[in-house]
Amino acid sequence: MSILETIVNYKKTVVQESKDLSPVKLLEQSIFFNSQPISMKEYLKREDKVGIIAEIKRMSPSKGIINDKIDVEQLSISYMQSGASALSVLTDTKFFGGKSEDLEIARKFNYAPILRKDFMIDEYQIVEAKSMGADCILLIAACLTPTLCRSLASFAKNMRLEVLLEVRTREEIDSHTNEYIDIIGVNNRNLNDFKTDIINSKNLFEYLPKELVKISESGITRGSQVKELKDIGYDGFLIGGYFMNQGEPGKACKNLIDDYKSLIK
Ligand SMILES: O=C(O)c1ccccc1NCC(=O)[C@H](O)[C@H](O)COP(=O)(O)O
Repeated sequence: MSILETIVNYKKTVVQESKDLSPVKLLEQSIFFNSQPISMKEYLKREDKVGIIAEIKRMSPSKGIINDKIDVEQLSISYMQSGASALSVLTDTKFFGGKSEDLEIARKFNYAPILRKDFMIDEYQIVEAKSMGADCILLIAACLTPTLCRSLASFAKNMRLEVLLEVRTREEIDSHTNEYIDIIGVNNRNLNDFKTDIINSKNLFEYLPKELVKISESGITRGSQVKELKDIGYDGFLIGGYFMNQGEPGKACKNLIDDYKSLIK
C-alpha cells in the first residue's frame, strides 16, 4: 500500500470519529464561521512579498521527527515577521505531529492567509477547516477522483474558502483542474521514494492553467531555487522541512528570503 493510501484509509476512520465527537452544528458555532477570509491568492501575487508559504511541520513520513520543540504562537509570528506571504499548518497528528489547535493559535496571532494542510476526503473536514480559522484548503489530486475533487472544491468555495489543488503529473492537471480551483501546486516530492526535485515544477509549468495562481511545493532549500522558479512564472513556494529543521525556523525563513533578494538586485 502506498503512503497516500495508508494516510487516506486512516483519515476515513478519523473523520468518522470526529463527526461523532464534534458534529457540524457544533463546528458552526466557531467564532471564525462568519469572519472575513484572507485571500492567499492575493497575498501570493503581492509585489512587496516573495511568495513564501511557510509551513509548520513537526514530523513527516519521509523524515520522522523534524522539530517537535516549537511554540506555534512564536513560530507563526516569526515566519510572518520574516516576510512570509502566508502560513501552512499541518493539522494531521499521526503522520505529521500537528493538531487543529496549531491552526487556531496561528489564526489568533496573525493577520495572514492560512492553509489547512491535511488530507481532505470529506466535506466535514472543510467545515472543520473553516471552524479552525483557515482561509484555504488543500485538495490532493492523487487522493481524490476528479468528481470528488470538484464537489469538495465547490463546497469549499461555498464556505468562502480558497482551494489549492496539488498535482504531481500532467495527467492530474488535466483530470482534476476544475472551475472552483484558485491555486495549483506542483509537488516536487515523489511519494514512492520521497525524493524531491524542483525539476518536476519546471517540467509541468507549461501545462498549468494560465488563469490559476501557481505554486511549487516541497524540497525547496535555497533562494536560488526560488529565483529559478519565479523566473519561469511561479507565484508561490511552499517550504516546510528546510525551515523546521533549523534551530530557528523563522530566522531560516528570513535568511532564504534575503538570499533570494540578494540575487535579484
Ligand atoms: O513531507 C512528507 O514526507 C510527505 C509525505 C507524504 C505525503 C505528504 C508529505 N508532505 C506534505 C507536504 O506537502 C510538504 O509538507 C510540503 O510540500 C513542504 O515540503 P518540504 O518543504 O519538503 O517539507
